[in-house]
Amino acid sequence: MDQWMNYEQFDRQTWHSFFPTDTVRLTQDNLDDIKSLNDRISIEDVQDIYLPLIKMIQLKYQNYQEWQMQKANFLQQKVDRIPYIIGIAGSVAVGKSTIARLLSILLNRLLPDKRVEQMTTDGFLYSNAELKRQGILDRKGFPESYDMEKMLRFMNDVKGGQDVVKAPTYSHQIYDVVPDKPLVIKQPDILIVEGINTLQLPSNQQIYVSDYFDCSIYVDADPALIEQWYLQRFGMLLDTAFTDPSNYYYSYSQGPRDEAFAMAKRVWQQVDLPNLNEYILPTRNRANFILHKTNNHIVDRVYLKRG
Ligand SMILES: Nc1ncnc2c1ncn2[C@@H]1O[C@H](COP(=O)(O)OP(=O)(O)O)[C@@H](O)[C@H]1O
Ligand SMILES: CC(C)(COP(=O)(O)O)[C@@H](O)C(=O)NCCC(=O)O
Repeated sequence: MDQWMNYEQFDRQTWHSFFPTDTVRLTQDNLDDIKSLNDRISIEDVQDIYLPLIKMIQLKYQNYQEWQMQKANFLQQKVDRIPYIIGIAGSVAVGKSTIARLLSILLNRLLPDKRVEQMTTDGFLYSNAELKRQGILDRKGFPESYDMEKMLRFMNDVKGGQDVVKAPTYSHQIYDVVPDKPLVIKQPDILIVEGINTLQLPSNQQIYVSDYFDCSIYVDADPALIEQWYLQRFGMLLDTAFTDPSNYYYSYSQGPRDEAFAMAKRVWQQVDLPNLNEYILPTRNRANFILHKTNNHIVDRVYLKRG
């Protein structure tokens, strides 16, 4: 069966033509924010791909607000501010968190009076100590390595309109969850949730995380390219670890670089790639939008779910 039959496919040029560059001029501050987020992000990509995407998300958000109002009127309730949730899924190192931050900058540009927050599901991983206790440290990132119940409770609290909701956080530097530094989320209008497991179906729960999403995006690319990005990020982690003994990668940064990279390559091949093939890629067709990346993270195709 054609795996794309449920999607409309657009090449770069066509996608850009729906929302030409001069429709919204990015300010110098926006450009500075984007460059400080990641100076390798292509501004052309921002204009050709991400601005039309954010415009479509804005249209979906307007519909959502309208529906919230109609529903409250019909049920004779007051209109509560319930956050609009955008989920971003895809492989380890495909660029989810970079896109989440980029989308927040662009949403702030288009909707300056709305509060936009973002978070990652990495914080819902069990701690390394707990993974070790369960004998699954080498399964980090696989479905069983997350506290899905906690994550579902979190999503439920956000969608239940709770004023303040706390999310656990994760640090790539210490390679572990950070116990005492929760992210405090206070009544956002829009919450962007990124993570490899955002579109997964938990085996032992009736409710899915994606039940709480109002819009979802899957970031797709050839695994051979993602491996390169994974290794590039590993190189950057090594560089920052060099002077910091508390960093997980410190010992690797002190030894021969080729051995450190050989280790990272093994981890990609034995952990992250199988996870992509078995558990992440099969969730791709649940997304409203699929962004297909090619060399240098450039998006060459956008898929939009029909309906
Ligand atoms: N659009 C982009 N242009 C250039 N580099 C990027 C882009 N998006 C991500 N990267 C780089 O790719 C690597 C993985 O990105 P990251 O956002 O950390 O991925 P994820 O959150 O999916 O694990 C990082 O080194 C990041 O700097
Ligand atoms: C914490 C993660 C599961 C999440 O990945 P992310 O999407 O943030 O890159 C991943 O970075 C990870 O640690 N995977 C386990 C194997 C490895 O060390 O790459």
